[in-house]
Amino acid sequence: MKHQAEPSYRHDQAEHTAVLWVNLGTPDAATAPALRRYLAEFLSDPRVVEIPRLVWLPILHGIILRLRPAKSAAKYATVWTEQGSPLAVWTRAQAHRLAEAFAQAGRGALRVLPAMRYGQPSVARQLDALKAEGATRVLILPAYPQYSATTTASVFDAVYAWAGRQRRLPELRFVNQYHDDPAYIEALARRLEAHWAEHGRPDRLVLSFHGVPERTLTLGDPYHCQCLKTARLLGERLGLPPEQLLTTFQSRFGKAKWLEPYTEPTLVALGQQGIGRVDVFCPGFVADCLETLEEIAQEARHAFLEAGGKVFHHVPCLNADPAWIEALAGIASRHLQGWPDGPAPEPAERAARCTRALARGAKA
Ligand SMILES: C=CC1=C(C)c2cc3[nH]c(cc4nc(cc5[nH]c(cc1n2)c(C)c5CCC(=O)O)C(CCC(=O)O)=C4C)c(C)c3C=C
Ligand SMILES: [Fe+2]
Ligand SMILES: [Fe+2]
Repeated sequence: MKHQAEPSYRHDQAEHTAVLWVNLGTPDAATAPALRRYLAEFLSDPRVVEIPRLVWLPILHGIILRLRPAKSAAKYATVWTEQGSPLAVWTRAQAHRLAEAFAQAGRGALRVLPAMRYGQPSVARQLDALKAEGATRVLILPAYPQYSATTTASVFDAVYAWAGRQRRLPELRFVNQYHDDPAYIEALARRLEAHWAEHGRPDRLVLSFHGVPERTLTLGDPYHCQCLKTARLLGERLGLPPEQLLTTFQSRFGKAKWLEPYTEPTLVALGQQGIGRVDVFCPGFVADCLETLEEIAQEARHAFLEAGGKVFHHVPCLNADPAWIEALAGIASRHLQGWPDGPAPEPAERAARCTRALARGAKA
């Protein structure tokens, strides 16, 4: 294997530690060409679609990448913001807030960068940037509380692929999952309680997680179990009777059987049963995105109301909620144990960071 030359490496640079906050990624515009690029990268990942390449690639290029980009672009257009895709906006904000939380805890030397598994800024680009700055220790922190080979392992693959091209590697650590972290569960519970303080409690709470093909469960993927445990812990923390809480799986793709029960048919059944108000919350998505803002807040709402349901609430994801950022800082800190943060930033850089934080705070 050919390793790249490393002219940017500075032997005199002081060592420092960084956290890479990695989310799925999102198209860079709500247009069919941008969706085609994004879906081509995403759906070519053998972690995501486990069909033999010889069978899958002709279907992907011959059918899916011809039909889906325009349809998906129209959906993205309904949730797009001035700053871009909601997933990108929240992922960047979370990285900034996490850095601020560390700085407030006297750990201003810890760098935090956002990265995307598909699209930009890519894992490789951000690891290059960290290395050029002198990062010698990097914690890989996926934005997925529940481990799945389709998501978490794919992030790790991208890191290994980058590592395979390096001569001088940083030390690397990986966060595998945090589906039962007490501070994560607490942040979820407070998110719901804040919503209920304003709107009262619903007749049913539906916790909707992204689905995966059902066969991944029998093949040993712990995702299903971890989703159920998150839901159980959250229900217990909220003191909800089990019959008021439903756990479902959304975003099915293709014809195969995915994890059940499916979110939308469950909501239709609740509507038909005459259940008045349903709140849908997505604990597995730590940032609002197409799947929550369009599939849940628009499509699922419509299906529930059409079926006879009266009131539908989509409770926003954790996003940049302070309790969640605090939880994330705790999760990262536990995995950073034994690693020195590195030298404190230069006064000029510290001032610049402060100004940037203030500018963001003023806007928020
Ligand atoms: C094709 C199979 C897919 C698997 C398996 C899958 C697993 C999976 N995905 C997420 C999180 C997100 N997925 C998002 C969008 C999305 N997911 C798929 C397909 C699979 N996901 C597609 C094709 C898309 C793109 C949108 C579309 O065309 O329908 C998103 C939102 C991205 C955004 O830009 O807002 C997230 C987040 C998890 C957690 C997961 C397995 C556990
Ligand atoms: Fe997905
Ligand atoms: Fe979807």
